Amino acid sequence: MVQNIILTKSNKQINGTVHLTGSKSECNRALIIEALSNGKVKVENVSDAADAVLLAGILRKNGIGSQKVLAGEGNSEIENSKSEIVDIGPAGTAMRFLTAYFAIQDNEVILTGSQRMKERPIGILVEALRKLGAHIDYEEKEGFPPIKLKGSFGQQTSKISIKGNISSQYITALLLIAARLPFGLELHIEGELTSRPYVQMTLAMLEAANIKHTWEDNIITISNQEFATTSLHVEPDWSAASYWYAIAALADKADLFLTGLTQYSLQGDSVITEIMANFGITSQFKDGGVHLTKEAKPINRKIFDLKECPDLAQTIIVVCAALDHEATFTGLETLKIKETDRILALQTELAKMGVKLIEKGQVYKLDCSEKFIPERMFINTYHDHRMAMAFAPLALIIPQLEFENGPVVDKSYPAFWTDLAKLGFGVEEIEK
Ligand SMILES: O=C(O)C1=C[C@@H](OP(=O)(O)O)[C@@H](O)[C@H](O)C1
Ligand SMILES: C=C(OP(=O)(O)O)C(=O)O
Repeated sequence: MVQNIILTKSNKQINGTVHLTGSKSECNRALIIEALSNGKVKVENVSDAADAVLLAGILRKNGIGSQKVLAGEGNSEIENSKSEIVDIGPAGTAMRFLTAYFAIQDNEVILTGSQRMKERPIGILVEALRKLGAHIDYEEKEGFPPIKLKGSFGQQTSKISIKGNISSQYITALLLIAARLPFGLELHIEGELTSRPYVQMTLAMLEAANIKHTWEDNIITISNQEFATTSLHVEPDWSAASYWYAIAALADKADLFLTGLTQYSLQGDSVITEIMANFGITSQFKDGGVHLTKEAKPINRKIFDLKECPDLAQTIIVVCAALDHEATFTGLETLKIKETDRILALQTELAKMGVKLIEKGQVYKLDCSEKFIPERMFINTYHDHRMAMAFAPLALIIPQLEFENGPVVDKSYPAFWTDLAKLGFGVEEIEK
């Protein structure tokens, strides 16, 4: 039985306070650092995001070599194996980070995930880890999970080259284990680097745990080093904040307070403050959080390059569609290998209100010339939390929305629907 959500909003005003959970990205890094530091580093404000809770459970479980850790769909074909089976469900970041983490542990582990996870590429990272000295096999399809990490790591080299334009998570995964490698790591990033702020976040969090690095041109170097005894505090999730910015952008009047967020965040998605300034949203950092207010103003920005903040793409594209702002978007290449093919998902769902997202090579353009406002719109969510959350602000302009699979939001923001209800949205759960 799936729970769908019926979402309504009787007026176009939004005000109130929201306490967002901790950043999934910061938390997943902090948890791996904690595990690699043998407990010297402690994580504060562990996120409620299901992906982070799952990762914490796997890493904090005693004697990981003796018990099965199953979280997602059944993997009967490998359940008979004698290896540890770790099922990471739909958590891409955790999958990539654990691949590097288990590559340097002694025990044998099979790392698997949801059906979609088996379609999300891991070959680039596996190749890099093999060159470093890890023993990894593919259990099903070459280049994709599930993978078997066989232990007995013996470092062969410290110099590795890796493509930068597919996923920054591969780079982060390697950087996280770098200080634990006997000869350290000299990582050469080939070509363009996508999602750069996430790599910067990794290095900043390592730095906070006393792991130093150098980054010259395209080479990041980390020597073998000890973690300090310290704690890492996880800031609220700026990607989650983006949905509140979107709601404010579609409202006539907005006065929101998002607690705990700071202006100089490690999260690249804090750029939402600058992006939403184009839509009349002012962000004021005071009282230990950010205050959002809205003023009506013409939208002048026509091009949005989202290469550094891919998780904001759905939020911004839906806002532009809702406001008939026929903008152009670049930097969306990585969207096709996330929780779903987000380009296709956006195109399919926006078509339900007559909006087209037209692909022209690397550039995407919104066409709102045939847009209409339906009385009711059903939103398919494709196992993607951000499809649900990015389309929810449309409740300010469409009388009734129905979302397939409400709990999909748990991946990064489990309180999403209850927070909407607290701030005056009609939120009804229905069994389907
Ligand atoms: O490192 C991270 O925490 C993340 C990096 C990004 O992925 P890519 O580097 O694959 O774009 C982002 O989309 C993801 O949600 C989280
Ligand atoms: C892409 C995302 O997550 P992951 O890659 O960790 O599954 C996301 O949260 O938008």
